[in-house]
Amino acid sequence: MSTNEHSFSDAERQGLYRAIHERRDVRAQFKPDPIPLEVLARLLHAAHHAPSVGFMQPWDFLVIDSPAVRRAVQALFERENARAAENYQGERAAQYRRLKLEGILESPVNLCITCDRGRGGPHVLGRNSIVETDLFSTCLAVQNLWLAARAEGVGVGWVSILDQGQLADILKLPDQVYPVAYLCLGYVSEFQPRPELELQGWRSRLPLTDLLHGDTWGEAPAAPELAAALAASEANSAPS
Ligand SMILES: Cc1cc2c(cc1C)N(C[C@H](O)[C@H](O)[C@H](O)COP(=O)(O)O)c1[nH]c(=O)[nH]c(=O)c1N2
Repeated sequence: MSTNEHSFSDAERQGLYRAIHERRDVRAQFKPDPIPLEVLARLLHAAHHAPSVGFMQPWDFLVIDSPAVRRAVQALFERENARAAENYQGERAAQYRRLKLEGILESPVNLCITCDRGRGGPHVLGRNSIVETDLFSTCLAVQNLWLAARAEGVGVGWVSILDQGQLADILKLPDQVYPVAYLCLGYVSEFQPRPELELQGWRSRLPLTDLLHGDTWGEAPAAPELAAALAASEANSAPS
């Protein structure tokens, strides 16, 4: 493998790629054991060190303890999930209804990561043309936390089958604060080797080589060796 003086050590690089490949969305395997506060603090620091447009840092973190709030969010999920199920017919609908898509009550920690769309004032450097860059930045904070959690042996599940307006009301968010990610966190009985949706036959990972283009959409890359390198690394990478 090609490295330079700025590269991490072999073990560090392996650890990073392991977190990326073995991170899972968890909803069925939560254990009730509490997450020690110092671990939770490390996860929050990881999230807070995400990149953000204009260094806007638009995120806030709501650590949800109240059983009443959790129950309200779970009820919201049930309503929205029933609506979502109407998108499918026949066996696909039955398969959808069998999927476990949240762990709101079973997980020891519920965390909502929000985006304050007004943080940094009316003009934020780098956000002049693409207003949604604040939301993109917040998603990167979520991903940082998700990867750090995997390294800590903590599972994370993202629940998005929720009406955003009603969720904002339950959490009493100010008008300009958007609830980007409602997350369930906890130690797990196991991390699945592959995405749950793949294991359940819902959808498979697409071959990366099918997603590779050259200068313009559909054009082959200038270096055909890149496709071969991708195919080789795909074959060698961690499960899925
Ligand atoms: C923005 C967003 C929103 C959701 C998700 C992910 C993301 C990125 N995912 C998890 C999703 O299904 C999962 O990431 C993929 O199936 C791939 O699996 P792994 O994350 O690799 O385990 C997810 N899963 C679920 O069971 N209920 C949900 O509401 C959501 N919502």
